[in-house]
Amino acid sequence: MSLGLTLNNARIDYAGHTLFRDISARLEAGSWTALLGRSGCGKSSLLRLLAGLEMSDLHQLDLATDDGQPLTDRVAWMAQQDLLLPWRRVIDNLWLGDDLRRRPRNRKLAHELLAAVGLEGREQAWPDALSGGQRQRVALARTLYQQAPVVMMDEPFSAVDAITRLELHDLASRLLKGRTVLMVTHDPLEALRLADQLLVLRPSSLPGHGAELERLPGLGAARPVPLDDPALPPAQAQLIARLRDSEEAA
Ligand SMILES: Nc1ncnc2c1ncn2[C@@H]1O[C@H](COP(=O)(O)OP(=O)(O)OP(=O)(O)O)[C@@H](O)[C@H]1O
Repeated sequence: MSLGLTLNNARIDYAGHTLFRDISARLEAGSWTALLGRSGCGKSSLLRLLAGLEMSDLHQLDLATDDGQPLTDRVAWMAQQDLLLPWRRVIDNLWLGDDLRRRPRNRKLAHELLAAVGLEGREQAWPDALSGGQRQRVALARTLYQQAPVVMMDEPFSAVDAITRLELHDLASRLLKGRTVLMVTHDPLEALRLADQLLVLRPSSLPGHGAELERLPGLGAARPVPLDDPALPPAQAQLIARLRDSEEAA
């Protein structure tokens, strides 16, 4: 289910102002990429552009998939807000897409995924009866239910407490193995624990170009990187310094 992506010439303008242009990146099949940068630099816009959701008047992207087929319908989206429909029970939220497209529901997969995210027995609960962390687990199960090879996540774990966030890292890292993931995050620790590569969107040195992407390698091989890995604190300090530099350059 892996699919690599190569993007070139990414550009977005809003109201005559260039947010970024000439942006290129490679997302290796089955790898996890974290997208960081100061607030308002265009991370969510870039994610929407890749997912085919960007609506600005001027936008462009040359996107090549490794199998040469269109990416359409092969991208799952996970947002900061869980976006669960409150009038549908937990399990009904998983197969919302099936119902809208009049496809048969995959009951076995839905039950398996809810069990995998630790919500066995809560299938018939209403979303409002769940904690924020549990709701984000449902959102993760719903993302996985789509069985898309590419997953775009916009600050998916930022609305939960620190411990729940660490638990969700472990869960997401295990369950999303093999998918090509692009995740916007403001959290350097999250980026370093989960990602194989880090992309920092920072002000371009070229006038009129808006932002540019800087690529930084991730840490070691094991994912998620254990919290007590000695490489983590210095890498985190370096990344924070890098992000601060790009903030000051803005
Ligand atoms: N549809 C739109 N129309 C006009 N301007 C927009 C639109 N969407 C985003 N912008 C502007 O583009 C800039 C980048 O927004 P974007 O949400 O992509 O940034 P971001 O890096 O994800 O920010 P944050 O980290 O705060 O979520 C912002 O100045 C925002 O106001």
